[in-house]
Amino acid sequence: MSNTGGSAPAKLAIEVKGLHKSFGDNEALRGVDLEVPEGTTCVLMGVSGSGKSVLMKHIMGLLKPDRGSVRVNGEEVARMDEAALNQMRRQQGILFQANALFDSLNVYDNVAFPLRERTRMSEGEIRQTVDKTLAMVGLSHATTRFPGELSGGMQKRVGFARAAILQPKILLYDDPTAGLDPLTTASVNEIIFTGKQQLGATSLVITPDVATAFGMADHLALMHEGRVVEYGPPDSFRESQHPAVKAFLHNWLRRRSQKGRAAATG
Ligand SMILES: Nc1ncnc2c1ncn2[C@@H]1O[C@H](COP(=O)(O)OP(=O)(O)OP(=O)(O)O)[C@@H](O)[C@H]1O
Repeated sequence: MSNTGGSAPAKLAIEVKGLHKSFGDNEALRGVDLEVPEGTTCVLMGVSGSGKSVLMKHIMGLLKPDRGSVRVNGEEVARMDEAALNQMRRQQGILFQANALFDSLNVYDNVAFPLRERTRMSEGEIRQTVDKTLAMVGLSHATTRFPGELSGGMQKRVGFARAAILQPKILLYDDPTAGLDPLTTASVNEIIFTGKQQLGATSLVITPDVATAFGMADHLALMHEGRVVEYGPPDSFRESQHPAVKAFLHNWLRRRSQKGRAAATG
């Protein structure tokens, strides 16, 4: 993106510089640099063990860097005290593989939970907010159902509604489509798009699903051996000459065509 037209540079929601983290003698992160401008969707890819989740945990303030810095909305995460960390986490909506819904609460109460825990809203205000959020994810009809009575895709949507109810500025997704069938995967992708369109949130998404990644990302990042080795919009990422990117895309295409052949013969 050129900045010669005099427009102000985009504000960064997430800024990671020279981030290092080891566990014993396992160097999980070896100097990660990553910038995610406000309101954009960045998809992190990379083979298993390349450091994607460890990076995300630093952005959530769950791990402390050995070296380097992680800033969220301009604030250095490692310098935050407990109160500041809580404040930051309030502004982050988190959707992981497991939906972590409360099985004993119905859809309405699951989604209302963060409002009851973290705000002083009246029950009337809570109802209005929950109704609006459930409408956003197409679940107005399911308020009295319990998680066990919902399909995988519906559970994901409830999980998203709960993550989105406090109107987070940043949405973090760690492999939200793991183990899901193609239809449910498509509904998760819609959810991520909704987060961007309706909340204007910045999203950081880890997914092994390359087709999904290309469809939703403003920027793609490839992690390789503890570093971000390529970062850019889908078109330039696709043309990357970095050997790790070429190998990653090549492997994905090969797996996809193997799957296609297996489906055709099976
Ligand atoms: N709490 C921990 N203690 C020790 N080692 C860890 C811990 N968390 C992660 N690691 C190690 O750090 C490296 C990076 O792990 P990470 O979970 O970030 O990989 P990943 O790219 O997210 O992989 P996957 O796609 O399989 O989830 C791995 O070698 C992992 O074993």
